[in-house]
Amino acid sequence: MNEITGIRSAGIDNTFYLIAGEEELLATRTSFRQDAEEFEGNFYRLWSPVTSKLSSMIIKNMKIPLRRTSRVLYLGAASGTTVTHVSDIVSDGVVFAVEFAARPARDLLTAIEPRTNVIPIIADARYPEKYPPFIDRVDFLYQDVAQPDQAAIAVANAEKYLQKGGHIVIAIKARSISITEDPKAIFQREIDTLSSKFKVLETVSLEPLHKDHLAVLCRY
Ligand SMILES: C[S@@+](CC[C@H](N)C(=O)[O-])C[C@H]1O[C@@H](n2cnc3c(N)ncnc32)[C@H](O)[C@@H]1O
Repeated sequence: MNEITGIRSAGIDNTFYLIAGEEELLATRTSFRQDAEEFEGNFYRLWSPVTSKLSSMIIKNMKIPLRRTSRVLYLGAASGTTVTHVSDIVSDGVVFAVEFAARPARDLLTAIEPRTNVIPIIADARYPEKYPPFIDRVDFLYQDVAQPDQAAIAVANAEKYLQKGGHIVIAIKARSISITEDPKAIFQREIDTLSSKFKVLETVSLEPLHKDHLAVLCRY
């Protein structure tokens, strides 16, 4: 990476583009020095749009309403790649990070180990009524679970945990729903299901970085 010569806001709290040579690289400002770049006394973790759908949504200028104080329910935490950036963004908030598979859950616990604003929930996102009782209402629901019933999972979790007026961002993977059907038809059906409960505000294709993926932003 070239030397960092400048910085500009990406329009979200604690989220910036670092200017390095000809490149502008998305990054979150962090309190952790590990794997971070230093610029003018602050630390920044590069956030690749290749490995994170949320990063690619921001690079595609989606209006992601995450704030420093947001309370986030994150479904499909995997090994924590994106969760740690959300944790950087919501520096005065909290992330409840749900993951059900044992191996990524182990890596998640390691990734979030120094962070006090991430609460891991090892549970199946299809059954939000079985989560531990300490989760309060959140104002932001992020979902990236690659399951056939993605819209239904978002609705079930929102009804139990999202406050009215809160936002939902869901990464819909067409190929988790059908490998033969036209992705456009799949996306339309999922948007229709989401529209029955939420106001759909924005939809953005995540091509070419995330093939057959659509990002949908809704308000509850
Ligand atoms: C595409 S990966 C998520 C990547 C992650 N969001 C990131 O950006 O780093 C999908 C994850 O969702 C998890 N998952 C799928 N279905 C789930 C469910 N019903 N409950 C909880 N986690 C689930 C999978 O185990 C997998 O780790």
